Amino acid sequence: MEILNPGCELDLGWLNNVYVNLSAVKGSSFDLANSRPLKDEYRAAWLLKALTCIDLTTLGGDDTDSNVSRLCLTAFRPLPKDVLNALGFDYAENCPIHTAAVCVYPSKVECAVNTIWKFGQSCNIKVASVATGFPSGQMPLKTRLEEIRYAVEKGAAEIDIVIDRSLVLTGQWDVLYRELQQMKEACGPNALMKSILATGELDNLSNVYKASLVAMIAGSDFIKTSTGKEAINATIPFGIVMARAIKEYYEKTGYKVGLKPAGGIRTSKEALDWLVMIKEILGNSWLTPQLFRIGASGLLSDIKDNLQQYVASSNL
Ligand SMILES: O=C[C@H](O)COP(=O)(O)O
Repeated sequence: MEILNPGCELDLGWLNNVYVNLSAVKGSSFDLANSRPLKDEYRAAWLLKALTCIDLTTLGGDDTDSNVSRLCLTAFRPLPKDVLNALGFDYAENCPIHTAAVCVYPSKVECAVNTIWKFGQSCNIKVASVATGFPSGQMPLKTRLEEIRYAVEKGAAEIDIVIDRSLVLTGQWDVLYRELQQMKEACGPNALMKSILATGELDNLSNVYKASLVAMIAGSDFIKTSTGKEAINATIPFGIVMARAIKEYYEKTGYKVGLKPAGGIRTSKEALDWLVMIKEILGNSWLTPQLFRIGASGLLSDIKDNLQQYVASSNL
């Protein structure tokens, strides 16, 4: 996987100029929520796009090797053969309709890597691992870095780190920057770093924007909304703020950083709202698994149901 963003020097002056217009963010969210529904055939195409951007996730205290293996199989074969064929795809080993990644705890990386390896060389489903004291991030830095190295050593291609929210809440941007730089270094040259901001715990949208900038300046390849364990997880207003920060970072540095909403996304309608938001703020070039992911444990079954209904009702 190509590393997208090398990062740059932290300029605190950049952060001091951040201003988030709350009513503009609310207005954009309202417009998105009330936009005209897509025609059925476009909707099906967009749902397939959403499916290929999913990081299919299991992060339970009761995860076992067998449910992780089943998750990998679902990631590889997310739709029944008849539905795939009706939509114009072969049920072949190199079928492009699979999720972008599976996302697991570090102790389950090895199992996921071994399972996906059995699907053949052409299978490019990534194994992502959470790390750094997920979900709270409240562990000594040394052990948080060690967790990253462990997951990379076991074969994870992507590391979903969590930031220490207290550094945002107390305005310690330089400390956050240095921690994230060390995490990026621990990811090494081949694993992507996806930084979870836990936006629902950052108090306000200016902090979300500033944390997004610091995470990107420190070299994050993706910024991710939530762990799925906060009281408030992925919401469109958070997404709008993060997407605008990504756009500003791109305009200033030329580096494209991905966005990963995660936590509580369960329905096809929610997934489509995210895709439309990304298209409007960042443009079509962001609508690929290289730059957009949806972290979700329960979304895939709703997309599958919707596509099955579409195939049945269109007599395909
Ligand atoms: O990173 C992914 C999230 O933990 C998934 O959250 P979810 O179980 O609410 O879909």
